[in-house]
Amino acid sequence: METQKQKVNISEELNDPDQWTYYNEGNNNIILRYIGSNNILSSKILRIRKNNNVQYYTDPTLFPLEEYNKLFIEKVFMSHPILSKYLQEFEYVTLTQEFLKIIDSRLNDSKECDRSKINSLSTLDLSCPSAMLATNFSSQPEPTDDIKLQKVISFETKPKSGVVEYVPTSVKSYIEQNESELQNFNTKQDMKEKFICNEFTKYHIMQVSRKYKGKLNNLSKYCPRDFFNKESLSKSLRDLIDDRQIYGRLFMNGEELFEVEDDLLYLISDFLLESNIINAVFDFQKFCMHSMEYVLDCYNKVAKYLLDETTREQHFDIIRRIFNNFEFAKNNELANQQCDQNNQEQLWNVIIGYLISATAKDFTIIMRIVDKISQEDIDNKHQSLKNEQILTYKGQQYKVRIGVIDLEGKMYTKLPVYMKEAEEAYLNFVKYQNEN
Ligand SMILES: O=P(O)(O)O[C@@H]1[C@@H](OP(=O)(O)O)[C@H](OP(=O)(O)O)[C@H](O)[C@H](OP(=O)(O)O)[C@H]1OP(=O)(O)O
Ligand SMILES: Nc1ncnc2c1ncn2[C@@H]1O[C@H](COP(=O)(O)OP(=O)(O)OP(=O)(O)O)[C@@H](O)[C@H]1O
Repeated sequence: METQKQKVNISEELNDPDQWTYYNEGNNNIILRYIGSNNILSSKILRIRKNNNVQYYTDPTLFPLEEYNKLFIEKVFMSHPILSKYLQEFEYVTLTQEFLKIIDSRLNDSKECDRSKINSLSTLDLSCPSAMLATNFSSQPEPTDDIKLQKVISFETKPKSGVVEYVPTSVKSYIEQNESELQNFNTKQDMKEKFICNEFTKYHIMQVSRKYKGKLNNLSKYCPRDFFNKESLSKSLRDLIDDRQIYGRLFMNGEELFEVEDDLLYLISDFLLESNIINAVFDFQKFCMHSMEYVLDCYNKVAKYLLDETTREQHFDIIRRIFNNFEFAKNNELANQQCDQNNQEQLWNVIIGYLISATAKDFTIIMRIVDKISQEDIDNKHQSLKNEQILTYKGQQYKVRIGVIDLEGKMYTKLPVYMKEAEEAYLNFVKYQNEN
């Protein structure tokens, strides 16, 4: 049991800016790594919200965000026997204004942190004192790692959607209505047929769309369907790393690796397969197989009720009920039903089911591997972190931490945005094929 004194100390260390260093960031959060000596905080990172999305967080039709994420994690993802083992362990902590302000000013100082690889350089949301304290999966050595003897390897991948995604009807109509302008596209028979029959991955469509917009130089060789197939997993890892995009990155003792021997890829594939994490992610990606258009129609039926305070609360209660009674098999069936368009509960079952899939299509799997582990590590494995295990490859034992990060449930208000983005991307694909 933690004593009151320990808690006070943690709160002090937690809010001590000198104990934290900038590590990385995504569009929505800044990640700090702990560099102090407190045992409870070592092997932790802090994930703090950025200020670029304040408008989104204050939308009154949103279900309360922290409750929503808690429901997603505790009721949905924890209901899966495999995924529950690998969910990033975290707790929400409260940070002081002073701490946030100091970190914020450091983020603006290029000498203190290099943020050159990041698209949106926004800084912290000072109005949000709540942050996530979570397990560290980076390859930066921790106090118990001896980097003169050991290698700390970290592999991070966002495998994206491995399931069928549908060409929007509006894009199919565009092709039919513009036959003569799309002559070049129409002559590429095999490609056109594959496209119309939904055989391309959304990932490939997005890549081509980015290239069409001039935001990408080289199309990726990676295909998410290879990742979700054990026969082609190691090939997909090679493609991910060769691509040098953000979807697959490998680090050793804090440095990114670009030249990777096959054996290291086999070791990573082996651990991914042994842990069963890929199948678990896939179970959630295919949770709802309705097209986005169908789900958007369902959402449009309920969206108007969210504008009014009283009916909104009734709908929030339906959402709560669905999450609180969540059972994987039962909800999987409900999420794929053709629902009665007047039945609010059925509509929400489909919408929430789709959002579960959408969340899993944006998961990041992250794996931290330490080689040449000591007998002490092996003997202490029962005391290790939740996500940590000892795995064997070619007779050698490794300490392996596997986690799934980016667990925030996608919100229903994004459905119209998703639809617009998909229409734009699929249309760009057609235009690109026509012009090249
Ligand atoms: O739509 P996609 O497939 O491009 O995915 C977006 C991601 O793009 P990428 O993985 O780089 O292709 C995008 O990733 P990046 O910020 O580009 O790394 C986000 O994860 C985004 O999620 P959210 O809207 O911020 O919750 C992701 O958006 P949604 O999952 O909300 O659609
Ligand atoms: N627990 C962790 N351990 C190690 N590295 C982490 C951890 N959490 C996040 N990171 C690093 O920080 C990066 C950004 O984190 P995260 O994906 O949580 O941010 P985000 O803003 O939510 O991203 P997005 O742009 O997808 O919304 C990750 O790609 C990863 O490299």
